[in-house]
Amino acid sequence: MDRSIISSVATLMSANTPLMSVNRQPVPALKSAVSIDIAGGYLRYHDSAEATIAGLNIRIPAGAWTCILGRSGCGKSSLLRYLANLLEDKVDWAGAVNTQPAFDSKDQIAYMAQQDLLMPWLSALDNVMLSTKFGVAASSTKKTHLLFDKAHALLQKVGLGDKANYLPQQLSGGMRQRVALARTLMQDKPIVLMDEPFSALDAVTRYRLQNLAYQLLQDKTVVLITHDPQEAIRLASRLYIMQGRPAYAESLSVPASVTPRNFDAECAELQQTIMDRLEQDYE
Ligand SMILES: Nc1ncnc2c1ncn2[C@@H]1O[C@H](COP(=O)(O)OP(=O)(O)OP(=O)(O)O)[C@@H](O)[C@H]1O
Repeated sequence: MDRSIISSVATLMSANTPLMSVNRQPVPALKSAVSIDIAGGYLRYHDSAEATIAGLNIRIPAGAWTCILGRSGCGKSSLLRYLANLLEDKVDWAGAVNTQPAFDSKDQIAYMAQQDLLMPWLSALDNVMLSTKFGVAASSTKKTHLLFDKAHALLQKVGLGDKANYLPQQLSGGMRQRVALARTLMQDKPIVLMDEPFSALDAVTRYRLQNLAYQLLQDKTVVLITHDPQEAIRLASRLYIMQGRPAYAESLSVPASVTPRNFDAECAELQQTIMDRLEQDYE
């Protein structure tokens, strides 16, 4: 993958760019879904003597959900942030990252960080619309209205239609996470990288938003990091556990049933296997 691939939102966040001053033309989305193959991945932070990741082989199929589990601190977020091109000046990386089809746009990845990264001075609605502010010409009033409607509809779908004008500080942690999810869904990118997107939600909201995200991200290539084996089993077409020090990835077979899965005996068995693997990694 071209190392210049970048998360537009995360980059804009760090750049702190004023909302209305940028008038870039949108980068055309890729026509087909993208697969990502990582072979022999190695990652070491510049300020660390030890590698965080080594010998990592992961195949991320196009247009499907790949879920990654692993003990806290094993390097899951580091991998995702590296793929989102957010660690370029902080780590040494070795290993091949190939996408199919190959692409070199900076603007094909949506990244939802572990922290919600909402702009504190923008309303929930403006946060959801944030990425679009950089792609729509100021004169395109009709398109702006369509995007506004879409953002509103997404806020409604995540259960926050009545909170569109609230600032992040007026929302609970779970509500902020839902705004961040709506913002990710708003972006319509072929690759979606999500780091524990449902972690702050109660069980029912989590279940509903998993279904919503699944439905709205049909045909996208999704990588989901989670600490919840059940969530991974529900959603994964491919499932990996990162383990060891430095971490590598082990692929586990998932049931043949249709995702999002209803939990059955096979899922329960896989959950036990995952728990055993995770527990072993703490020893
Ligand atoms: N900027 C940094 N500089 C040096 N080391 C870092 C940096 N960021 C993270 N690390 C280290 O890299 C390792 C992996 O961290 P990472 O956040 O990727 O883990 P994780 O698997 O996502 O954990 P969690 O599940 O708790 O979110 C940890 O040991 C962490 O201390």
